[in-house]
Amino acid sequence: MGYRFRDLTAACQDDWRAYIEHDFVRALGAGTLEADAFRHYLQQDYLFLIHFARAYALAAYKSRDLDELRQAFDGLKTILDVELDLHRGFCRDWGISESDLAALPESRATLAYTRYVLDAGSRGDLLDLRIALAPCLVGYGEIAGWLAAQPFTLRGDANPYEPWIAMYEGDDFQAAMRAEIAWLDARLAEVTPARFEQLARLFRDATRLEIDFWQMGLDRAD
Ligand SMILES: Cc1ncc(C[n+]2csc(CCO)c2C)c(N)n1
Repeated sequence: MGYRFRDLTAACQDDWRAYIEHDFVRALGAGTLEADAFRHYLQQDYLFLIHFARAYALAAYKSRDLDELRQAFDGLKTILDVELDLHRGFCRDWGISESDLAALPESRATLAYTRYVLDAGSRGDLLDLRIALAPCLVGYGEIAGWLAAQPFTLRGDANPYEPWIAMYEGDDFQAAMRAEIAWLDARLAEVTPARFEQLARLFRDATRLEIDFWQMGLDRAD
C-alpha cells in the first residue's frame, strides 16, 4: 500500500521507455521525421482528440465533487482550445484542409486506443479512467522534457516540429501534468495491492496503445 504514480511507470518500465523514446519521437526531436509520417499522425490525432474530449466529458460525469468536475472540464477545454489549436496550425502548415479532416477514415490504432480508454472509463470509476488517460497527459509532458535533454534534439526555427516540443515543454502544460500526478498520487496512496494491479494493467495497456499510435504514424498504417 502507499502507492504513487511512479509505481505505475515502474510496473511497465520497458513499455514506458519504448513509448517515451520511440523512433517517431526521436525523429521529431531531430527534425528529421518524414512529412508524410507526421501528416498521417496529425490526421489521426485529430480523430483521437475528438474521442479524448469525450473521455474528459465522461470524467466529468464520473466526478464526485466540484474539484473533480472542474479538472475534467479543464481537460476538455484544453483539448478543444489548446491541443486542437496547435493541431490546426500544423494542418495549415502541412497542407491538410478542413475537408480532408472531415473525410478521414479512422485507423485501427486510433480506434483501439480511444475506445479502450472510453471503455475503461465506462466500466470503471474515475480513477480507472484517469489512469487510462495518464499515459497521454503525463507521457507527452515527459517526452518533451526528455527531448529537451537529448543532444540530437534540434531547437528553434531549424526544426519544423519545434512548436510541438515547445507546447508540451511549456509551463502551462507541465503544470497540468504535475497537478494530475499529484491527484493520482493522493488516490493511489489508498488502494490495495489487488486494486493497484488492476490499475497498473490499465496504465500499461494505454502505454502500449500510445506506442502503437507512434508506430502507426511511422508506418502510415490504416
Ligand atoms: C496519441 C496522442 N497522445 C497524447 C496526446 C496529447 N494529448 C492529447 S489530449 C491531452 C490532454 C489534455 O491536454 C494530451 C496531453 C496526443 N495529442 N495524441
